[in-house]
Amino acid sequence: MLAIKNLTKSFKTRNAVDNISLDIPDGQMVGVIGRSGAGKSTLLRMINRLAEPTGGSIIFDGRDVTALKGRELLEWRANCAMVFQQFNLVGRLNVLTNVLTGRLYHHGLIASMFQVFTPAERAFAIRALDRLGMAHTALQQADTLSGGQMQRVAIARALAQEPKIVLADEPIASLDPMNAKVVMDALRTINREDGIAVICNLHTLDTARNYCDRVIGLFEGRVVFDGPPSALTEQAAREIYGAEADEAFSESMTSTTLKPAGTEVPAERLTEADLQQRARAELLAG
Ligand SMILES: Nc1ncnc2c1ncn2[C@@H]1O[C@H](COP(=O)(O)OP(=O)(O)OP(=O)(O)O)[C@@H](O)[C@H]1O
Repeated sequence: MLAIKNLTKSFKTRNAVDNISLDIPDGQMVGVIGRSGAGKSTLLRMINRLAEPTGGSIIFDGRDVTALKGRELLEWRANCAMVFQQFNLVGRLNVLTNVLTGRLYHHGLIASMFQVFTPAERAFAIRALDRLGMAHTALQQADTLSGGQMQRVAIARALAQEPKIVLADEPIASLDPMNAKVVMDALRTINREDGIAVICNLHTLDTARNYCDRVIGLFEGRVVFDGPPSALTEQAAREIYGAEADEAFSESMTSTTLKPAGTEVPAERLTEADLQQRARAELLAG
């Protein structure tokens, strides 16, 4: 169980996340919705510790993850796998190696650096790919895949981490409707079959309604809705989306193209290479 208490993240004078408290039980599929800039990514990134909270705490199974350092922090990041909008695969590596990078924490530093993985680990990674219908691409270079295929590989990599939670930050925002459905179906399957909690940032309403047990609506960093999809009335949706409500109602499952101009987020997005380098540096630093 993940317990978020009074979590806040300030950037200069603005609170991107403003005093949020949430309990997420094991195995729940949660959709976080809200207009552009509502604080969805910042919330997820704090859970994974890619962003440091300004205040509050994040407790998982009784441990305050905001206080973790070194190896314990790596263990936490292995426990809560991230899936990103832009997939964050290493394009020049083959699909299997990309999935095996998900074993970094379990595998050990030196072996990972030299990409020496055991047959059992390779079999584990192939099984993860197979669940996503991607085993046939194992030896293909990652940058030759389509966007939808890349996201399925990214989910396989997340599975290779053997996570307790999957955090998906707008995982379908760059995909066409067909691939978006495949990816959301995959997340739902993992959630159902493995009992892994999935917290999924979604720009649009209908995907959250269709796929999630629980919908959390953010507006200007605060929770303005928290309930089952059935309770998400038009009035509640208008409160979440404000002036963008009509767009949110009419958008298809994948569209994120209707963001107002000038709302691009200057967040310090990290690539997988950045994450690995950071993980290794932290390991070496003890
Ligand atoms: N590194 C940063 N520096 C300054 N401001 C930031 C940073 N990251 C986020 N913000 C601001 O915090 C607010 C919340 O951003 P966040 O990316 O969490 O929103 P979001 O709901 O995920 O939006 P989107 O749907 O566009 O991704 C925005 O006003 C954004 O400009």
